[in-house]
Amino acid sequence: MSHARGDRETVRTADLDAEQQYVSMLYDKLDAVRRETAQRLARTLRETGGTPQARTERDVSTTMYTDTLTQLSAVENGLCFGRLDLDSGEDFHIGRIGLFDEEHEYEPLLIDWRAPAARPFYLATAASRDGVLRRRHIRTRQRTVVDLEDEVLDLDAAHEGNDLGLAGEATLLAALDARRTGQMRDIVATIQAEQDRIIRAPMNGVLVVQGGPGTGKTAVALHRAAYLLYTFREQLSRRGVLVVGPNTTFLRYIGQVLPSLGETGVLLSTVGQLYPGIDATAAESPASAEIKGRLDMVKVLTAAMKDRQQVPKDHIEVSFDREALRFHRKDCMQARTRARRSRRPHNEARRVFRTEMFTVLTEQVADRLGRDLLDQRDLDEINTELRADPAVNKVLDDLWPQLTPHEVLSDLWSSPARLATATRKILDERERDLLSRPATAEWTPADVPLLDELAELLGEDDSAARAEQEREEREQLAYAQGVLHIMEQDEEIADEERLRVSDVLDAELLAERHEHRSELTAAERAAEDRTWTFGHVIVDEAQELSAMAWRVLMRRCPSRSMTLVGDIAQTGASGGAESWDAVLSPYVRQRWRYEQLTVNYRTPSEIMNIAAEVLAAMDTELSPPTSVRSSGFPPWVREIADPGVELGGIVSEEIAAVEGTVAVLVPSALHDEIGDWLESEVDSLVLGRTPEDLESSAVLLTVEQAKGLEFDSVVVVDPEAMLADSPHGTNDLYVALTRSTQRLGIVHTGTLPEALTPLAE
Ligand SMILES: Nc1ncnc2c1ncn2[C@@H]1O[C@H](COP(=O)(O)OP(=O)(O)OP(=O)(O)O)[C@@H](O)[C@H]1O
Repeated sequence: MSHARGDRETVRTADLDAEQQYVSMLYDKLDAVRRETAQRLARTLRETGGTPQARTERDVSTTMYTDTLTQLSAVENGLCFGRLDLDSGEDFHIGRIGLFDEEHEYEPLLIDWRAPAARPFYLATAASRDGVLRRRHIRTRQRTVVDLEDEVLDLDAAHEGNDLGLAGEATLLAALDARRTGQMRDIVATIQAEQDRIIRAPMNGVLVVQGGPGTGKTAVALHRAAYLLYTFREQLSRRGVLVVGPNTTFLRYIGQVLPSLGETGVLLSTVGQLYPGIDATAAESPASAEIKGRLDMVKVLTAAMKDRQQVPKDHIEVSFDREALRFHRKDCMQARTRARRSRRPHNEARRVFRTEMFTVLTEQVADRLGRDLLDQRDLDEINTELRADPAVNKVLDDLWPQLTPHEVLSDLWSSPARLATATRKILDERERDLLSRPATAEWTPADVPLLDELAELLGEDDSAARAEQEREEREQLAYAQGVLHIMEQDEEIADEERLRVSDVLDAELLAERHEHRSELTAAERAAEDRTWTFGHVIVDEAQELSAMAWRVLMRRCPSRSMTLVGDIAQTGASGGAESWDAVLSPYVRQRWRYEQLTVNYRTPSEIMNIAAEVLAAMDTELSPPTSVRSSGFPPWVREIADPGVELGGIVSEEIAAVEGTVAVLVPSALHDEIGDWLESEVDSLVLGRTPEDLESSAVLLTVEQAKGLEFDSVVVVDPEAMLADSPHGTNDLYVALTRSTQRLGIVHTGTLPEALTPLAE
């Protein structure tokens, strides 16, 4: 070992020791804050009685302390991950939360990564130092500092710098090389400059983030949610932040990122979950989903609603007061016209229709009794009697019924006659057949925007939902009282030792309580309320959304404070986006901002080279992102004669060769058949049926299911069939090839798609 090297190692050990001391001090501080918060919570829970206002305040404090405790435990891993040394001689540490020294004028001990002071940690480069002399990445395992990476930002470094301008390259590569687990991790310690600019972009207006596969769009979107909540907490905690993802498997995959950053108040939802009370997951053909996503559906639904506003062919007769009472076509038409002209939603205009009808019917009865003998009081009485008459009400309900979105849509799909009327001149016979289905069928994700649209057209009677909410609030109160009761019974509660025991009790009770509590956060309340409008909406895989789905999201965000991340080249849904402009111009015209991400952090260059050939085969101007690293594993191709016999062995071999997760990606048309072959032959492989299946080390998925996910190894089966599977077959193949972080294999029987032929040579 040379002398110089020996010196460096000594410095390094000394540095490690110094950082360890500092980091240990931060953990002590974290423990102290936790203890203090737990004690405050225990005290609040012990308080009883008081005025309603005092009780409300107590409730608010309980929520606050519980949330703080949740946040404090979320930041345990990687509490501190960086340090900046400035020209001024100052230095400070950066971490997941801010910690302060109360005894020394609240001097910062740890700067929250979202605070403006932390920004140079992500942005400073040798060429643009922003007062930074040295950036240090601190890697920890549990509470131990295991490694340091220093970047001295001087001009020499500017010349040597890596091509992609990466910050903390060694730390970044270590993070990227780590095995995947089926759960996405946060990237707070290694956010790169192009990502940071997007994360901290101004909140207002629509921001579109276009980026190829693996460029960190999802990661950026989630860190942006955390950043916005930190920076605009007042504003956003009231209205909440909505994050929309393509399916529940994806939501499970990303579900831990925000909690690990200490944020729990964000509503994660698929489009199929955006209508309160419904979790639409039933399958349907891409062709019918595409039709349901067309903008023309607004016309269809309006026609379906109008079709429920009937008038008799000639007249309807009922007996009232032992005489015949007639509902004449002309009168009904007039009442209907007036009701429609009120421009109110159907269920509200119904009142106009009924008022009109009761007026004419009252006249009819009055004429029969002798108009001249009656005064206004008599007329009012007749009107009241008519309103109470069941037979009269039955006719009026038939002519202009109170309707729910569920009824209208279910009747529309299940009645060929209704469907024909509502889609006349809009859909052809074949398209109608695609939509037709039994009334008992479950809702599909594409139905949800239509239900939402109908709710707008019909106007809602939300009294049932409100009653349910009040019931829940009463339950929560009863629950809280139960907790207080238990705490009161514990006479020694004030004792330090006992407090720790009761902390355990609290933890269990509060976890349960928190479930109820969280329903009271803005995000959870929003989930129960269809008309809720969010402070900010983030859409991931935004290219997949249909025109009808965009209408729902725009209704949920009238302020148009939105971040939309996606990749036009990965559009899989028929009816998904062909261009961002086409999606957005109906809502904001040209007033949206566009950012691009260009570096691929997931897919190694060996794989990306081949994926780039597939991208080139698409009719797009997009260029492939540049891979940050290579894996050393060239993609392999195997041609087989009989997949039923050979595929099991190949997949088993790959699973044995890989440390980490393996995904077998198949065309959806072949999913069941291949699933049958593999299920019996490959023990460790699960057929991805539920979101939890992602946690298994090997999983079989369609491309649609794999969207947004990543695995250590991917085996793509029958790429030619993938191309033929949908109108966006090339996009699907591109998505499939780019899911891997290390290894890629391709198994085929017939021809290989042209873009992949270089692999077979
Ligand atoms: N700055 C970073 N530091 C560490 N890891 C990163 C960074 N940026 C991205 N990654 C990792 O790269 C992978 C890809 O990121 P992500 O899934 O967000 O990409 P994406 O653009 O949404 O991809 P796709 O469009 O293919 O779904 C993830 O494992 C993510 O954690």
